[in-house]
Amino acid sequence: MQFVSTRGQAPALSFSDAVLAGLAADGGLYVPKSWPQLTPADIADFAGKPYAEVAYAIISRFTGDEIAGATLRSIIDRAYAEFRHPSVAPLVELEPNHFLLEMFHGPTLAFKDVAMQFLSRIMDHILGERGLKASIVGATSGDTGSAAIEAFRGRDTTDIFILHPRGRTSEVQRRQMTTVLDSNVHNIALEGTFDDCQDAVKAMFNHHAFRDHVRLSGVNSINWGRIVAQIVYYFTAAVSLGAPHRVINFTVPTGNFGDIFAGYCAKRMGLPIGQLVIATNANDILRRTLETGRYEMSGVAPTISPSMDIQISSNFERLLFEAVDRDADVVGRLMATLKQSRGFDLPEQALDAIRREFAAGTTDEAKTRRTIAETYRRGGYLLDPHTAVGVGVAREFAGTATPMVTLATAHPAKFPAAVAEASGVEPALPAWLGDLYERPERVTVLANDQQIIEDFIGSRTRAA
Ligand SMILES: Cc1ncc(COP(=O)(O)O)c(C=O)c1O
Ligand SMILES: N[C@@H](CCOP(=O)(O)O)C(=O)O
Repeated sequence: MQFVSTRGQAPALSFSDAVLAGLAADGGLYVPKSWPQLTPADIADFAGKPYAEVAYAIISRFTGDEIAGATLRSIIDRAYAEFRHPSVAPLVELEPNHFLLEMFHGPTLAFKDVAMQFLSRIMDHILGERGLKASIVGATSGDTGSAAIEAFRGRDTTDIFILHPRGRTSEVQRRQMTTVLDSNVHNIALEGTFDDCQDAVKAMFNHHAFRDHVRLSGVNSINWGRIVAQIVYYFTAAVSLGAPHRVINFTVPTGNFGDIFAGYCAKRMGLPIGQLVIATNANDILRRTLETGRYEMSGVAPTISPSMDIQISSNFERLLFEAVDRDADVVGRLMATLKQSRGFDLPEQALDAIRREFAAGTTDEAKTRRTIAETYRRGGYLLDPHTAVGVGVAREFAGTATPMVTLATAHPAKFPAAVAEASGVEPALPAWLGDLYERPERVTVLANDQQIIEDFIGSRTRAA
């Protein structure tokens, strides 16, 4: 299987090379050259199978014979053995025909663990085979960073550099990152927003001399290795609700568009998904885009769902590529316009194509708090604020004969202050994180200056 860049100017790569590259050399994102197809019989066969077995069946369609079957299976088995729930991502019925897909049973209590536990092991394997070391970079609004640090800590093949926006994560998220003291882990608190962190990471990838010198690789969902692992839970969830014999809808709390794009991939591979509903918080650029046809940046407001305080939704570029029938020149032009004028108009046919697959809604701050409070009052279920954004939107779309699954992307204990204020209940951290507030922290504060950031990474990496 080959992977092509959404901007068409970078060479097509194998799975392993695309995973190590992260971002394509032309600034685009890698997507598979064609979508592997599963028949209804293939999908039906997943019923009752362990998560790791389904993961192997899906992921191996992208790795082909590049990674030996037994090696891939062992990587996947080890990745999902880290989860505290035997189903990895269990379904819970919240109200009639509306289900939560709990994705927070991994080591750092957010859905990022599902992909990151796989990505760290597959990267370690690829680098080990080639006798290489790499510098891993990532931008985080809190969850990607903690999951990546936990997954890559102590690995000999990689040094990991995570940029978070100073003061804009929850305290639990920050401590989950800064209290990991392994020597290959480097936390950078950037004076800026998440978008500034993400811009800095993309600029490093586009600075080719630096990229090659430190052998840069990425762990954000720009990396295809993240998306491929996120496709799996759409299959497991849909199958346990009756797919392929039944259509299922999904609502996804959305920021960088990676999670919901994985749902789109599952649909392209043959899973009968009806609606894919984008749920945004007050930073609602994606809902506005679907409504107006114009992708327009307007500044980021801090919210109680900080991991979604984003306006440059990286993976929207992958969807755009599909929506313009894979015309990389059009994507390149639209992305250049975005950079120059902080917005672009979607071609009409692309907007129509997107509207056929996606719907969108927003849960603002007041409604997020109300959703947490009411859901707890009604049935005793404590939602984290990101999941509450999803549930708030899903309730506008649920209530048909088609089951609705809302992705529960984080555990409420990652956001105790916001959850306690809304519900009156302080969610407790699990035992293994019980002493998080007593652990010493290590973090470097850096100005939002590309040279300073690259100097810091260049001076600490073992890959140069
Ligand atoms: C808890 C949580 N929910 C939702 C999201 C949004 O997911 P995505 O960026 O894949 O759209 C994030 C961040 O990515 C998150 O950390
Ligand atoms: N919400 C994310 C932002 C980065 O998203 P990613 O999925 O592209 O890594 C976070 O928690 O850091």
